[in-house]
Amino acid sequence: MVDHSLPTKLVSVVQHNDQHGSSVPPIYQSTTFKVGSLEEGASQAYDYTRSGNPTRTVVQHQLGKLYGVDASQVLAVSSGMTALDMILRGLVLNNSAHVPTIIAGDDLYGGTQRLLTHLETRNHARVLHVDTTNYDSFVKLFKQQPQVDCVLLESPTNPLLKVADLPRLCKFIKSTNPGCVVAVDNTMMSGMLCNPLHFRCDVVYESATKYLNGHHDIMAGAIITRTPKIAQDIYFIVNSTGCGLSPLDSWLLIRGLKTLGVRMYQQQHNAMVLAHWLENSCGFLKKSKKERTLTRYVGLKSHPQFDLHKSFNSGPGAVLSFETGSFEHSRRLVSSPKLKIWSVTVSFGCVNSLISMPGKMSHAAIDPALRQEREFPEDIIRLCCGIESIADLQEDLLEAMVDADIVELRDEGRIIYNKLNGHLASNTIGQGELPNIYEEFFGQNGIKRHCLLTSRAKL
Ligand SMILES: Cc1ncc(COP(=O)(O)O)c(C=O)c1O
Ligand SMILES: N[C@@H](CCSC[C@H](N)C(=O)O)C(=O)O
Repeated sequence: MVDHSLPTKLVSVVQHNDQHGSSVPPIYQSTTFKVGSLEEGASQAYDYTRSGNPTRTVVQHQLGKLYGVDASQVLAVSSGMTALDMILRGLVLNNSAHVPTIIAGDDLYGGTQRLLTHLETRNHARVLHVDTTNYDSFVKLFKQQPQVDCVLLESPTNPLLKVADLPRLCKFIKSTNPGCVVAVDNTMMSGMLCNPLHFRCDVVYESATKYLNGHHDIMAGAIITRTPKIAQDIYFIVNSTGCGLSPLDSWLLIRGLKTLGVRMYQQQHNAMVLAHWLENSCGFLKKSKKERTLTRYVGLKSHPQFDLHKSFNSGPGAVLSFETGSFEHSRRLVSSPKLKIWSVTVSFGCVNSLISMPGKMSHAAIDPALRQEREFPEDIIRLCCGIESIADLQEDLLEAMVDADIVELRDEGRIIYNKLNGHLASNTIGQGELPNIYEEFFGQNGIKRHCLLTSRAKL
């Protein structure tokens, strides 16, 4: 049988038994379901929407396709943070015999940091942070602990875009301590570009609010587990607390998932062009003290972990960030009235392009002292590319950079002069350069492969 590629699988929604054969699954906006007979009551598929709902079941099937697993290994919940909360409560915090030890990265999404700090300060868990993108540091810390109950991984990190070697880390953890729960936050890649279950982690979750839905009109979380048993343990808490995804939001997520392939294709294309343009033509190339470029994107050859990222992901995604070198100039850029397309908004993975200053927005929940300790660049600007025309996105950003006094246009706009670091470059990316950009990531057959990006199995 032909194994269709992911975009094809997500477009078709066949796991619903509508009596009228509707093309689109119905929204079962019903709290309760009649009991056929008292004998059957207990074994009926649905009785109460907190416990299960047919529309939620359909979205769980679709999410299962994304990760190549059965729907019995999937749970759709009310947000990405809920997903993490359910995983921790269902698999890690459920042992009253001791306070569990959790190891997590040191460049975490602000909300994740907030939840872990909450657990730590109430002595519900001992939380250790380490640079998970440095394999040796991670192994050293892991081995120093008498017992590690859970490792939380994320790659690339948000917003510094550092890459954790997920296959190697999972292999090390599982071979050292098979009982340690390995959870991966896959929001930055989505199941379209990376499937951490292939590396034998126990559970993957995503903020489905982002790429999976893609339209900024729902909050949702997806939990995908290695075995049905793991899903059952988490389901117990989901059912007990009532955070399963609502029927309407499940339906919207089913719809959003249908276009994940084309959205990711276009968003990623825009991110690739923009990252090269920022680095080469806008002067955000200059090496900082730490010998890294000021434009951070895992699809750029200058990214220190470009090859590592490429080795286990099928694309670089649509989030990039860059540092101007000056907090004040970054602030002026993000506040510029010239930004007409780029919306100053948190979140990513949406059809609209978003610009933000993580230190003031998505990562403001992290104590400023902790951000400083972790050398979080306060001038960092995050760009989350949408599906708009790339030429419009470039022009909009350029006008705002001029307005913020970061760059100056010379020679009728043909030359960009970066006033902050004196870099001089030509404004546009020539059409001839585009195939090279793709080839860098996708290999010789660059564009063709980029078009097939969604078909992990075939890459
Ligand atoms: C990497 C990452 N994980 C998890 C979350 C939490 O997801 P949600 O906002 O859907 O709760 C977010 C953003 O909010 C995120 O950026
Ligand atoms: N005020 C919110 C901030 C949400 S940030 C959303 C997203 N993860 C991002 O990285 O932009 C909060 O306090 O959580």
